[in-house]
Amino acid sequence: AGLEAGGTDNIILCTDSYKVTHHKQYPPNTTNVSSYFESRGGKFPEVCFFGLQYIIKRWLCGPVVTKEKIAEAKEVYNLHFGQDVFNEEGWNYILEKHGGYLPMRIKAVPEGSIVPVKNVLFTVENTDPKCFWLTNYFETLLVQVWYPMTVATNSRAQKEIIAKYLDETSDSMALLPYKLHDFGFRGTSSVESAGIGGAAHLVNFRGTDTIAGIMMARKYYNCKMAGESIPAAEHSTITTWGSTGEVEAFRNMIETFPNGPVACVSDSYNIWEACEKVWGGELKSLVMKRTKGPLVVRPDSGDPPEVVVKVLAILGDKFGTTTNKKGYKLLSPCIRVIQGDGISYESLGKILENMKKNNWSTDNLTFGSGGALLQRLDRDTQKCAFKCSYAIVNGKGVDVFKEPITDLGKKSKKGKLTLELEDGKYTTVQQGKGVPKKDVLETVFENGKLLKDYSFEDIRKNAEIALVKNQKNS
Ligand SMILES: O=C1OCCC/C1=C\Nc1ccccc1
Repeated sequence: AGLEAGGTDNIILCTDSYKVTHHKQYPPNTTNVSSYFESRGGKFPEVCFFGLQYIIKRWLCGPVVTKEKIAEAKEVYNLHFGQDVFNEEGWNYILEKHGGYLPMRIKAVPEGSIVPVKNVLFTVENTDPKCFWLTNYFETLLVQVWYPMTVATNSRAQKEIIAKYLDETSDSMALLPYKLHDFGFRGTSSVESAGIGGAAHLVNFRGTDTIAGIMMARKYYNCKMAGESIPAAEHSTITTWGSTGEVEAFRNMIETFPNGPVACVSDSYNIWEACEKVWGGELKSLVMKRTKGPLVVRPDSGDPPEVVVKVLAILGDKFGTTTNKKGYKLLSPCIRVIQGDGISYESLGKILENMKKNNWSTDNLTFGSGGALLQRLDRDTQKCAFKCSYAIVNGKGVDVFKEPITDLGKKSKKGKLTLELEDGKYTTVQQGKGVPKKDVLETVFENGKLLKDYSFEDIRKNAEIALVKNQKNS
């Protein structure tokens, strides 16, 4: 259709230009190239592996090489290079010999797995000796797994922080899956990115406004409904009532949505007066009557740690509080707060700590996060790299590696790699020294077919944080 993201559905064109010339650069009689993907380190010491299944299903499965795509690629690359470097023979071979199915094998750690950095996360190799050049042709697409993996990792790290405070200040962890709501759709670089990143957040949480993420989980992870949201105002639905009409706008919200939580952004003019005189004043009796779901007051400006605690203080004064078993204050069940401005891994701990200092339970608050959750990340956040570690040249296996004297942090792994898991600890075994049956890398793709189709439920189980896993066992 040509309307696809990036203007093409032709996988021969889904690569970096220089890779089109690489089939001529390997040693003569190369028959195998084996490469791997890892996080070399970065912001977090372990990663939540997620998103490879999408890339495989979206781009690699089935007879993806066709006569038409070869012709199109030939035309494009001849124009792009101004010379004939395109491997027409190689692609025709895949079409004729393999019916357009990619003669390639991908072995990966199960989706949702939590793996310390500097471990092999997946390997790629050609399955037909004539197609040695294919392995690294797909680096470009496969390395894009950095995005869902890094979103899932960063989102999960926030879950650990919230869980810690919830455990310390609340009597129940039940609402943890709703404590970080995805506000990020508009702040992502495309609808496709929103879908990929939105799904990655849903590995750890259920609260989202990023519908593209819901749809991604439905289409690529067999999950009918991966998350929920609630009726909520935005500034326009409040400010169109006029600055003197805010109370009527608020009244409309709580009368229109009586059957469950409803969120109302309350900082259009004066959040303090909105809490004191409207929610806690003129509309107080209406709020108190809410038994099927709280009114959720939403500040959206000011310094988050201060604003949250001041809003809680006003609402606590107006609606009363109870003290839970952990000795922390809890607002009346008819009212809660959501903070969706300025939330990130770096900032949410400060807010929760300030709440705790003022004796407020984490139960009272939910977070929303947008740009920091889905966009303010890059491939370097977790130093994601794809490198060749093994090849067969002239029938002989060779361990392949780089070891730059200018940055030993970029040193790559050597030989055939396997990933072993012993007593909960991962070890990457190099140079083919691993025990094949101990390898936890699963063959997820082979010769154009998906061999493992992970369910979102299983992925969520794999990714569950320790604090919750331990509680479930207890
Ligand atoms: O502010 C926003 O920016 C952009 C995305 C959605 C959004 C708010 N949504 C919401 C959902 C549930 C409770 C409260 C608010």
